[in-house]
Amino acid sequence: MLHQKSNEKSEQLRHEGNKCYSNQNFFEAMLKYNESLCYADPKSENVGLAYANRSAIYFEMKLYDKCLNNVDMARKNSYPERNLENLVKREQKCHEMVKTSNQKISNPWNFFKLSYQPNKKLPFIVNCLELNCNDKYGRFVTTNHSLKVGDIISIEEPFCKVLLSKSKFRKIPKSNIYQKCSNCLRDNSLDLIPCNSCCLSMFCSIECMETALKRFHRYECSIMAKLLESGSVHMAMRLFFIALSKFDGCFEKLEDFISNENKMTIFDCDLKSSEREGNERMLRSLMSLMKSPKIFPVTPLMEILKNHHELGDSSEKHEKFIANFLQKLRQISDWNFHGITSGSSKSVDVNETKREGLEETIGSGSLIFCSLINHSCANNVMRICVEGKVLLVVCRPISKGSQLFDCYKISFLQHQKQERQEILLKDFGFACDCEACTQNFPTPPMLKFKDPKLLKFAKKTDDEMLTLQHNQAFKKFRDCCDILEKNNQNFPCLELCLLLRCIANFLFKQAQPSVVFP
Ligand SMILES: C[S@@+](CC[C@H](N)C(=O)[O-])C[C@H]1O[C@@H](n2cnc3c(N)ncnc32)[C@H](O)[C@@H]1O
Repeated sequence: MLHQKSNEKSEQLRHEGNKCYSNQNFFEAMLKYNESLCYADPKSENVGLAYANRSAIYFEMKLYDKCLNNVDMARKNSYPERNLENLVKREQKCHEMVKTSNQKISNPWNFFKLSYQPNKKLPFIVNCLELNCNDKYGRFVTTNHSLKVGDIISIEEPFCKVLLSKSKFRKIPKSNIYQKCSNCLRDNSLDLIPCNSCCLSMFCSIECMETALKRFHRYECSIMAKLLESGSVHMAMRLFFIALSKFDGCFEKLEDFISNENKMTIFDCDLKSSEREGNERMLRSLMSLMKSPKIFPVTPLMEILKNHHELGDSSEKHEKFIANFLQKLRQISDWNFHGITSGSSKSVDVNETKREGLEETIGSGSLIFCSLINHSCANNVMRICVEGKVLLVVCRPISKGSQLFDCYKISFLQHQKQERQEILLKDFGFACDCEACTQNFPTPPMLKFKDPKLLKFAKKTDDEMLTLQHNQAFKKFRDCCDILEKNNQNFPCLELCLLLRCIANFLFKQAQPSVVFP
């Protein structure tokens, strides 16, 4: 079988890794060792050997804590006595180096924090945000005090995240499986542990592995290859498995729960209440998100379930309910899943200073809070991803009582009005009448500047933002935020739109993986 544990394949991958290591190509070597770990029989010496080889890379990169951790993992996982001498030497050298080295992996959460007091029940959003509803927008989110450019107003952990198996990074056409945690999507400097049963999932910690097993991996493990091939279908299947595991695999209980149409939103949840109750309310809030009217074929999903070794029989018995439920989940995914992006853990061309070349979509996630925010082609909040979480940052001043507007990827900065209107109507079912559409904002080639001095500053900052040292970049970021705040009456003009890009680039840079491999 193609994706089964195989010591032969594990050895072959380790040898390939060794070749990359000799060429100092540490990134490729790490991926090969990780893949080798995934294919190794969990009790074999191949596991210990792969950890030991990873420790050599961390040693070269002066990441001594990680090196020691991998030496320890090698020892605990059948590392052969015959090679122990080398490992012990490395361990000793490492202990000596730790004393003198002050290399620390930087923590992005030192920078990314909520700008105001958190909501008592939903500690991941600030307490000034409120939910409202009207005929035109359906539900929408407003603020009860004014918000400034640069404010961080939510740090949302998606209810469910799915890793895209193929990396779409144009420079590194590699699988994501061996470089990201299948549960939280962090890269953890490639220090990942393999699933004990399948060869297609790795985790950044025992906790993530246990969470994944409890929530979805117990059902996904044996069908991982099919799920990874299935693309967007995987998102609906993941939600299905999460829902089923909440009822310990009991289809009758899940059916009962779903048939009770009790609509609620994330604002009805208390994330500090008991875990079970919180989870069920979260699931209800997810089920109450708007659904796209599209009808999706669910036969391929049903086929996957019918052939499932544990769920096959029950799936046939509950066929009608499951087909309806999966249809609903696909419709919810269609409108409410958001892309999760990341910078690369491999160093890229030093001449690459444009963000488009540095960022990729690594997965998608369901955001129960962000999904309540409506669209504007001239949005006042922007989404950025930090280690698999999604943050909302204010990018234009928002006055007390006003609505938050996200951009569903169709901004006046990239698309002409007619094109935006067509896409929004087709994909999201509404005729957009945002300020950019009603006032016919010009798109960039037609954008004029208002203040030549500010334009000069904006152009210079735009050129250098991705390459500046942190302190200088942070100062420029604050300047950009202040200028956007004070000159909003001139929006849109060329200099302010350039400054918007500068703040997005600064935030993106702060969210980059802290360790990059050569
Ligand atoms: C992700 S949901 C946003 C929250 C939604 N209003 C709700 O009640 O759940 C997307 C849907 O909201 C509505 N929507 C979003 N932006 C809108 C806008 N600018 N004008 C009118 N409706 C909008 C559309 O029905 C769209 O399909």
